[in-house]
Amino acid sequence: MRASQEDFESAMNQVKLLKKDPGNEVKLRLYALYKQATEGPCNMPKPGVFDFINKAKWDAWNALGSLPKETARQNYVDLVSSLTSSSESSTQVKPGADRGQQEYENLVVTSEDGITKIMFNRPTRKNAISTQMYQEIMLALKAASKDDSTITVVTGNGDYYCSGNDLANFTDIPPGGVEEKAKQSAIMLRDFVGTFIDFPKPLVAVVNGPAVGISVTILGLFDAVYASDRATFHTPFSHLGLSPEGCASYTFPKIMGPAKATEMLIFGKKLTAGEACAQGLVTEVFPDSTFQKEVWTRLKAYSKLPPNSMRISKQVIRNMEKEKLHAVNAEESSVLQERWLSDECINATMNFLSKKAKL
Ligand SMILES: CCCC/C=C/CC(=O)SCCNC(=O)CCNC(=O)[C@H](O)C(C)(C)COP(=O)(O)OP(=O)(O)OC[C@H]1O[C@@H](n2cnc3c(N)ncnc32)[C@H](O)[C@@H]1OP(=O)(O)O
Repeated sequence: MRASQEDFESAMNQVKLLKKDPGNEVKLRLYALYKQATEGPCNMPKPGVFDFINKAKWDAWNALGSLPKETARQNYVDLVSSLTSSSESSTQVKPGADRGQQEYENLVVTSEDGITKIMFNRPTRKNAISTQMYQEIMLALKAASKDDSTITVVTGNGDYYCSGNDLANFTDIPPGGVEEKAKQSAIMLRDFVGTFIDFPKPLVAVVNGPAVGISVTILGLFDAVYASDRATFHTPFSHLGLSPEGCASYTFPKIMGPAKATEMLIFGKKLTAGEACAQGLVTEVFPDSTFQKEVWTRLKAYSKLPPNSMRISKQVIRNMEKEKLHAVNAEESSVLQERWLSDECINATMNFLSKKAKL
């Protein structure tokens, strides 16, 4: 049944009453559908590249192309309905629920069968990690390190595992200017990677699709990496005028040998899941059609193993390396602080944001 004008107006009122901020992605989608439903296809001139907010709105509306007004109206009503029902009967487990509410805008965190699952949830941006999302991932990991689960899993929602750092992060320049931005980013990067280095329980990546940049490098700090055969592994640092992070400058040569690490980290060679497995970065590859079923069956079995034993084994395996990893992390973050101010990096970022280049 098609949504009536009355349904549409009721949905607009419901949006104003939402208890939880649905996040920028959803707000943009709502904006675009509203404009399409009321005015039809986008016919406004495109805002300038530095007019970020209006450009984001314009992009969202323009992306709807010639979607008919009635379909946009229906999609708007459906989206609002999904938001109201998810805020009423959310299956999302807030990790800090018993220590004060913790809510995430860019993650879905659930805890079940002894497993805490942290799912990247910005599928329309291919799960690119925004500044806020870095903070949320750190919070979710800290909560998971203290909860009752035995294993923690990181995965992605949608067709991508994660497209790495959100390149728009560098457009939000503080009053101190670009130098201050680079300094803040280096501190955040060091804290973010440090949280993975110090994570005390078995940490497993369930790589459901392509992985890019920092989402690949930190895999070297996971205890197991299961990948769909649709996944790819890509660290295009040189293409972006960058240098490695996530301790990959240390873990990758150790895992796959210096020559293979060079191909990935310097030349930006994209690996298939099979290649990444052959090089030791991935534990096992599964056909995409049975990936979720096979992996979760296995993880549920592992989660029943004695938790203290698993935690202590991880300490024995990893603790000797911790100091080294923190030193590598500090060095990589400091080198990147310089790289972010380089012409090579600024040009590559501007090219991506103005849509001249895609990897
Ligand atoms: C502060 C700590 C910093 C730590 C540093 C980390 C370094 C890295 O992580 S380097 C890697 C950075 N990532 C990239 O360079 C990936 C950029 N994205 C792409 O090349 C492509 O989007 C893609 C190959 C991942 C996917 O291409 P596809 O054609 O399938 O989809 P799109 O239409 O491009 O994507 C949909 C939508 O999402 C936006 N988007 C995707 N990835 C990012 C990203 N990393 N940053 C910002 N935005 C991203 C993309 O622009 C699209 O937006 P529009 O719908 O508005 O066009």
